[in-house]
Amino acid sequence: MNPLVDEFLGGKSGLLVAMGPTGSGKTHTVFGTARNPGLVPLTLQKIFTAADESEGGNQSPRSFYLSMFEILCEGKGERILDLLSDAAELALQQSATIKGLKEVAISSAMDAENLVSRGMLKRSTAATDANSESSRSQCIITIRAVHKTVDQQSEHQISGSVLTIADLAGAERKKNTGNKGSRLLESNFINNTSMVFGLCLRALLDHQKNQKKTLEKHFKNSMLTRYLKDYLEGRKKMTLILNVKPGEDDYADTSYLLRQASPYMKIRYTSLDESSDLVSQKRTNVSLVCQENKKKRKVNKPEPEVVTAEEKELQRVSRSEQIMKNLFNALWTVSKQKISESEVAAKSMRELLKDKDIEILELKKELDDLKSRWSHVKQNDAASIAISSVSQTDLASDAALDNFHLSTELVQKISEECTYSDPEMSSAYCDMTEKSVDCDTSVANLIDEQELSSRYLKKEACTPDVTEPKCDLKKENTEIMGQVGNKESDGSESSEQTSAPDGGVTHAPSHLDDPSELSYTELRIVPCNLSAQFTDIQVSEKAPMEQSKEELSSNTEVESIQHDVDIKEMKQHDYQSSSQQLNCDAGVVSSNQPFLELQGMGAAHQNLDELVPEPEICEHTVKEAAAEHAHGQHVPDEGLPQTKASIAPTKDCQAGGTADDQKENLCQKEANEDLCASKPRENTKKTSSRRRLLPVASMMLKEFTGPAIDAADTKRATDGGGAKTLSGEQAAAGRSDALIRLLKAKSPPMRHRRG
Ligand SMILES: Nc1ncnc2c1ncn2[C@@H]1O[C@H](COP(=O)(O)OP(=O)(O)OP(=O)(O)O)[C@@H](O)[C@H]1O
Repeated sequence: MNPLVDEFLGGKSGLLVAMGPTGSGKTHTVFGTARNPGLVPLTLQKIFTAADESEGGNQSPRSFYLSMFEILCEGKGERILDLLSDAAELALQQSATIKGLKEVAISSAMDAENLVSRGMLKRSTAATDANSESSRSQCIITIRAVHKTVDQQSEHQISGSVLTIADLAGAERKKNTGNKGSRLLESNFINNTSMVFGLCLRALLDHQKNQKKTLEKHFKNSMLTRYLKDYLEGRKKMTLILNVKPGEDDYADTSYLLRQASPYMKIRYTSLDESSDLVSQKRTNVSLVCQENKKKRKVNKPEPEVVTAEEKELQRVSRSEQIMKNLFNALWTVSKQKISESEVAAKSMRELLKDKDIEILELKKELDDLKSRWSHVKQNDAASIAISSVSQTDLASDAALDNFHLSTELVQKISEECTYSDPEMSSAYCDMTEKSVDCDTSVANLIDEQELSSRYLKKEACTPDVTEPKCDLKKENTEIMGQVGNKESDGSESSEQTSAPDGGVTHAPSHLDDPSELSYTELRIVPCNLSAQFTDIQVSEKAPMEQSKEELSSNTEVESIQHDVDIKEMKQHDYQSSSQQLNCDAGVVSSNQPFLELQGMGAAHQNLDELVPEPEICEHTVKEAAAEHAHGQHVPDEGLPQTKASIAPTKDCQAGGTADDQKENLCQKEANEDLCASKPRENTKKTSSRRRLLPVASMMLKEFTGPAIDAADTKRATDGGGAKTLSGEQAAAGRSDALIRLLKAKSPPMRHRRG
């Protein structure tokens, strides 16, 4: 009991409970006797002894209040009885306070003991078989200490501790007590209260062992446990005193109590509810005040409950406010982040829009520049087309000059060849006038030009001309046709001259004699070369960057050239109609080869095999004509149709021919062999170009030594004075005169050509 008294004096509440079976000395232990005082008188003495010591030590004065009541059985229920007052009705409130309980202030231990003694007189006891003065109720004595430091009149300023001492009625066995009737009911009540009290302690112990296990509220089952609720829930310190009987018969009860109560020793009071202490102190103070001032017997309502509700409400409100505040803060932070992100996105979008606007402006500027450039390019293209046409004209003039130089060189070569082929005639031929030389050179020039054109065609066949191959072929074809016709006209002209009926050198009527025609033939060579040059220029000088302009200019040029060619073709149409006849009839086979080559270039190759005659056969055909002149065969002067007839067997010879034709061919071969006998064998093995030139030279020589000249000489001799025979010098002089006449007859076109 000393620890509890010390804590009580220190301001902490405590409970002392004596428990045990009936007759075990609980009442004797708590109250004792005058000789052997029990715990209560000893506590009172200690308290007041300590109080006296505290007052002497300049500590704050304290007052003590004593209350004593009992809980007894009333019928099937319980009731509280104030042992210090005559109050009829006391009620246990929910706050573990007893309404109407009297608290008596004690100033000394003696006064307090007197009060307790008087209260013991009122306690209900009864004699049973086990105890003559067996307690039939639960007796509770409370001592409340009150500090008087602030204001003694103020009830709310009272504070202190409560020391509670409870003497429980011991469990009774029916066989031991022999109670019957009401006593048996009291025994049941006593046993039930002891059992509930034990259950509350067991539940508290289990709860302290396992915090997850809820604390069972067994205290509701009895008024005593309800009143001692704070202690049974572990908020205040409690001390148990176990009273047992030392008798042999009490072994079972003693054993049961010790087994039951021994685990309670593990119960620990971790927290003490000071508020409950305050309430208890307040209640005690109120009771004391009521005792002192009988006029103010008011039982104050338990304020702690109201405060607790308000606090709960405040806590609930504060908790909801806190929740709402936290939610608001979270929403605010999220919205802030969203707003900042949207602002950043808006800034980036504005920058992008600015950049796009700048790009659009730059693109517009570039588009305007391109439009202006395009307009300039269109104007420049028109100007470049005009300039290219002018440059093409310059190129044509340059090509004409080159062609003229080539022609001059070729004429010189032909003259040398003729000199080499016929040394006898070379001296006379070299003595000829310039005009007579022009005649030969013109013919040779045409032939060589023809060869050049064929070379160009071969080059073009090897050099791919993407732009206008057909145009060039047409031009070449047209040109060579004209050349052939021109050359054939020369041949036919010679044949016609030899077949003059008057025996003199006559010029057959032919459109080739027209200077304009000759010039036309020569001029047509220029575009041929130009086309080749132009093709080379296009292939070599074409650049990727200027391709569009060049295409425009080249197309324009090609169109212009094509237009010229068409015009020329139209102009030449009549000429070709006749020249083609001459081409076949005149027997100038040397011109057929390039022509057939052209056909082979433009047409299918199988036609080339059929159309191209063997060079020897063509050569024989030419030699045949020369042999006829050489042997003085009479060629009827029937014009071009007769010439056709003379060539017809040649065609038949190519195809096989009849027996008569074969005989004629044999004769022609013999004549050609005679003609070629004077030539060195090496010349026959020369290139085809030299072979083609031989018949022309032979034809010219034949003209000079032909029967027409002889006839003219004979006629002149006859007319001269009866000289039957002429000397060799005279014959040669006559031939020279005839030759001069022949050349004079041919001279005008040549002069015109050179001019
Ligand atoms: N220590 C003791 N010395 C002398 N006598 C004692 C002692 N303890 C108990 N007694 C006597 O035993 C008797 C019974 O004691 P007490 O009344 O105290 O029992 P109890 O436990 O209170 O019983 P109940 O529960 O029935 O009230 C009394 O007459 C008492 O005088």
